[in-house]
Amino acid sequence: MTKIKICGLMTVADANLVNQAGVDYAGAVFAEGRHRVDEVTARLIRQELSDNIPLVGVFTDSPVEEIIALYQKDIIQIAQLHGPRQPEEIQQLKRAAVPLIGVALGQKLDEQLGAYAGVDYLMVDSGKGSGRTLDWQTLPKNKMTEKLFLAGGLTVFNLKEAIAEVQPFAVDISSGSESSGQKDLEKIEKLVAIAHQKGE
Ligand SMILES: O=C(O)c1ccccc1NCC(=O)[C@H](O)[C@H](O)COP(=O)(O)O
Repeated sequence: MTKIKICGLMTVADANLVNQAGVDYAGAVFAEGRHRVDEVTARLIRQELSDNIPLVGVFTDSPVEEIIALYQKDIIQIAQLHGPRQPEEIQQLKRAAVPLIGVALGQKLDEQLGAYAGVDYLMVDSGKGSGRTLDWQTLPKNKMTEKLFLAGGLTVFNLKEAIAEVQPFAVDISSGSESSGQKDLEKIEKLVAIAHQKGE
């Protein structure tokens, strides 16, 4: 079974959909872009989410203090660092006991993953909720799949093949869980069924 994160929740209704579908992680984006939520909305999403679904806060360049504050208020349970960070910043987050996903984007994945020593999970992605498919055939050989989130253009059509090829710990999907820019329950249920299929 592969765990599944649905990212880019923007409303309480979205939280309801992922509860119904039985996802393993939900994501709220605090970075620039069409999925961006503010703290008030993120708190409402957290309140609606099932207790067993951690809310992952997605950050590009937010100050570390903001990330720690959201974690200490229990609005997010994990921070996804979707852009390069100084080693000192990672250490500061670790000292505050914030569980971390370090993201490597696009090219030279090996080099980028190397900068995330000590984080809890790694993610490889093609962009920032871009829907572009990552060429998972070119992933680094030493990709530490036991703590790897695979992202980038995953859909109901390619998820099974991607999981078989990469065997990640988890998959992360945003665009592929939407229709006309809105979260789509039918798609999310199909994605969860594919990811949770036993023996794959
Ligand atoms: O989704 C965004 O709008 C976003 C903005 C800025 C930084 C990161 C962002 N998303 C990160 C994610 O975790 C997405 O789920 C991931 O990039 C995969 O997206 P997709 O290719 O659309 O499935």
